[in-house]
Amino acid sequence: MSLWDKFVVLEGLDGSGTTTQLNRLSSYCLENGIDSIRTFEPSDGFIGLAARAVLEKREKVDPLTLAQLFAADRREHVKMMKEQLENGKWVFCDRYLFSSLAYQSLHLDFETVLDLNKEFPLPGYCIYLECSVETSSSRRDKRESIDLFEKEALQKQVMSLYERAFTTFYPEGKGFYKINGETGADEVFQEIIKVLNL
Ligand SMILES: Nc1ncnc2c1ncn2[C@@H]1O[C@H](COP(=O)(O)OP(=O)(O)OP(=O)(O)O)[C@@H](O)[C@H]1O
Ligand SMILES: Cc1cn([C@H]2C[C@H](O)[C@@H](COP(=O)(O)O)O2)c(=O)[nH]c1=O
Repeated sequence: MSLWDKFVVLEGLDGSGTTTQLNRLSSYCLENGIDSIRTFEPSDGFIGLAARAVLEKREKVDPLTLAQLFAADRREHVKMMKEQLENGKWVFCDRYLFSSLAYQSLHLDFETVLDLNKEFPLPGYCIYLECSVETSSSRRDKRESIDLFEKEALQKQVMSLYERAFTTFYPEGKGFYKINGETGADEVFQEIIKVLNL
């Protein structure tokens, strides 16, 4: 048993459905008396908010500065998540270090991003909602504004960088789960519940 066994990370392209599934997991736990918290990265701490300002194009910084902001936000966020795990809760997190590898490596060496993230604990479950660039893009169509990385051409590269991140962290596959994110939200949720044995 490891402290991080009940730490669950959801990853995927923008629009793949991670927020939808995070909310469902949280409601499911509430209804079934399972102690849990839902959280996300970038966090709503002040460093996370600075990263969010760059994502929303209100501020502009060098790609390395942005990668460092995500890592600094994560360092603080991990402390909060650790406390919750120590209290016996499940921690469900929308995005984690795999997002840094997939997105910041668009503009930096993969190894540089890896180095910034090498000390963070791995989750008990890393769940990737696999979704095509076309599907995730059409799900984003209703949004009013386009964030920094939400262009189709970039999302294609993000997809292959995700693959590289997962083979780096999970060479044997243990702890990594790829779920078909193209099916309906209910079906995706049932798959997640099955994986977590909840
Ligand atoms: N499995 C699904 N099938 C159809 N539509 C879905 C599915 N999952 C989510 N959606 C819809 O797609 C849109 C994007 O979903 P959501 O916000 O969960 O994506 P996301 O991965 O969190 O995106 P981002 O990372 O950009 O915030 C929402 O309108 C949501 O209702
Ligand atoms: C944690 C993290 C996130 N990002 C990117 C990925 C997405 O484009 C946005 C977050 O959007 P969401 O709607 O809140 O999911 O930020 C990143 O580039 N690097 C990271 O480490």
